[in-house]
Amino acid sequence: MRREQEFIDDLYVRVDRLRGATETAVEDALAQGSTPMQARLERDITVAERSGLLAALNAVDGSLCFGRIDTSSGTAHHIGRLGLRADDAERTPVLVDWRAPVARPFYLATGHTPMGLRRRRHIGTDGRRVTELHDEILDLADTERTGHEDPTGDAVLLSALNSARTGRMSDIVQTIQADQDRIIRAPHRGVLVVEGGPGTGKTAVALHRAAYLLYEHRELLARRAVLIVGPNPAFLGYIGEVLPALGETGVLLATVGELFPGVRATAVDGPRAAAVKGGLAMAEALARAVADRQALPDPVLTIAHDREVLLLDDGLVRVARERTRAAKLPHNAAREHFEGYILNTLTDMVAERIGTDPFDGTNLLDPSDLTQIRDELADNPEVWSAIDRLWPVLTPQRLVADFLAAPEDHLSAEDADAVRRPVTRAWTPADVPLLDEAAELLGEDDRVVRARAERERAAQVSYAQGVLDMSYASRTYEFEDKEEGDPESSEVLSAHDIIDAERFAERQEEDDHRSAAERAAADRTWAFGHIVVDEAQELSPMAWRLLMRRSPTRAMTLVGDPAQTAEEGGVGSWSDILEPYVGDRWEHTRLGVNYRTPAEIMDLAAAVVRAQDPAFEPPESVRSTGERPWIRRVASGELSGAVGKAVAELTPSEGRLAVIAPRGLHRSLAARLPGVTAGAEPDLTHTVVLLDPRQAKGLEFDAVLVVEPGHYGTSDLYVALTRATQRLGILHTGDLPAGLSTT
Ligand SMILES: Nc1ncnc2c1ncn2[C@@H]1O[C@H](COP(=O)(O)OP(=O)(O)OP(=O)(O)O)[C@@H](O)[C@H]1O
Repeated sequence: MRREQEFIDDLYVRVDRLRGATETAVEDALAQGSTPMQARLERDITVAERSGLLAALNAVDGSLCFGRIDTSSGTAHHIGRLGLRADDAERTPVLVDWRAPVARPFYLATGHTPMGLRRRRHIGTDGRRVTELHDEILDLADTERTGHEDPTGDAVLLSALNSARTGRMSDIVQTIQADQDRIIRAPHRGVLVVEGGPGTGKTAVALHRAAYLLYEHRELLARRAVLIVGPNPAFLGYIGEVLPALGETGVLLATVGELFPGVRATAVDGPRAAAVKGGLAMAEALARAVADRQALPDPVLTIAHDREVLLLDDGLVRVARERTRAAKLPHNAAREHFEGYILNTLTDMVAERIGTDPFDGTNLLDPSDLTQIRDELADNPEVWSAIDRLWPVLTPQRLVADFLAAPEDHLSAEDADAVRRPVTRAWTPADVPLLDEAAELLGEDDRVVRARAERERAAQVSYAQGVLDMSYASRTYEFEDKEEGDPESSEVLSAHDIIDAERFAERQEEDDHRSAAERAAADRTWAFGHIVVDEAQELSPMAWRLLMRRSPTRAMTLVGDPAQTAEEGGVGSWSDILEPYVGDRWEHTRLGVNYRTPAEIMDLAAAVVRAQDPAFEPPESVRSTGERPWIRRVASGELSGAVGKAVAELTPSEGRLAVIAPRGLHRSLAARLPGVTAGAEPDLTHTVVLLDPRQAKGLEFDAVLVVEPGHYGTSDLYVALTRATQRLGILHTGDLPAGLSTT
């Protein structure tokens, strides 16, 4: 113990020194103030890199080193949350990053396959103080004993599983199990599906896999960023501290509803509307809605031009439309072609009228006359309003809002009734994949993009010019008595000539120091380096289309549990989802041990699913507590009071309690539970949290009280029953659902 403490003290001396040097480097760089452009760029890069290192050092402070392996050949390695090297010429490793290959036996070695290890040591710390050691002897021929032997080898794991919950998920880097480690370190390319029942560590594994990939493919993933998709904001808040605690910040956490920049989905759909919006048929329906906006005159459009009237009939427009469509461009991108065809058609009409020789019918106009006619037509606002009616430039928001306001043209009457809504209503998460689909169908009119880029550039140039003028002005007073042509005066000007305004503007573009994750969040067409999807069973086919667009290389990790599918539009089977994108080229792997729910609670939850599916096999719980969950029936007028009493009974002295109840009861229950947190995004760090079963997805608590289980569907109930790490109580007024009643 003393020697480990000395080692750890030494580590912190190094870390503190490193931190001090890094802080000084950042301060020095920032103190450079307004330096020449190149130096400023370098300064900003230094600041960004060093700040990242500083954040990582601060994040791991207090839990830097957690393990040690001793090999049969006599070497030893300490394992930690990040790697540290000595200052010597060889840069000797002092602490090995848990993700490095050298650290792997720490997670995989067994007495059966010791992987060259003699001993594995878990080091428990409280801040910088070593509090406990747990040794596993892996080489049975080794007779040396330390007095810290852990005969079963699972004391550290069990203590982690039994510890009080905080409302925030913590990392499992000290106790990653062998089957989890294999998934975490699986190759980055391709689609990996990780399936497993409640509490099998799917979320934990997914997050550690992201950290591993960022370590292993740092260069690629720092540039392209990693996206982690979760089912709702509360869940993202729950898992949000795991990666920073592992020193990784270059990750974007988002729900699908947050993946259309500029749109906030604040409304909610009913289950039926969400299911219809999530169905693949929506892609075709939206494509038809776009085609419908490429209109034909009914029967003619009149355009007043040059004291004449031009008639655009449906035959002429149909030809222009077919030719435009033949280019197979998205709607807005194709508009330029359509404009060209219409202008040509109108030019021909005018030319024929004014240029035809009345005697022999030949056209007397030369090409320059035709150009002039075309230019005059292009100056006529009536021509443009006709084009706008026939091929309007559309935004995704406009298209989807119009579509949902009158869906009957493209959906069955039943589906249309389910999704119809006023144009002005706020967006829902299920609308976001529709907006994304619409953006793909519409594309962008390149000219608009080019013009916008040009405008931005012009603005930057004029800003830069302004800056230069100001700095010039601020200097000229020293030289104001200099004559033009004076050598000193030209020296001043030459200083400004080094960078002209345009180059200054370019520098500013390069100067975009947002992290890749920040830039990705603002860019709908960003291609992520890797995408991790948690609760992947919940995503609709339309949501998959959106995500696949963000992952052209198909480097993805999908974790989920079909038995916990709540959304009507959710997954049927993994192959159904993946087949259109990767055929059968995807890997499937399972996690079968439940680390969260004790056996007593799991037995009860499994009985609920078995009542529907007798062949159902739940994951095996790694521990049992000896405490059976309880079920109590109360009279309906006494439910709130009974909940109050049960909360008092179940609230842990340390840790968290969730009351999971149907939404309709929340108001009355919240009134009876002082200090409870509830609502759309409840603060999970509160001691008592009131949730509906959908909100409970993916979360965990020391104790859970399930209210009115008969009101939930099977999968929602299964989720609710499997959230507790220690104790479960159930209160009901009516009949119990099948499965619960028989236990
Ligand atoms: N190797 C491990 N060491 C310590 N704790 C672990 C380990 N694996 C999983 N856990 C813990 O088990 C609990 C359940 O893990 P997690 O939430 O990742 O499971 P899940 O499979 O995503 O569950 P669900 O499907 O119910 O959301 C968490 O508290 C997690 O920290």
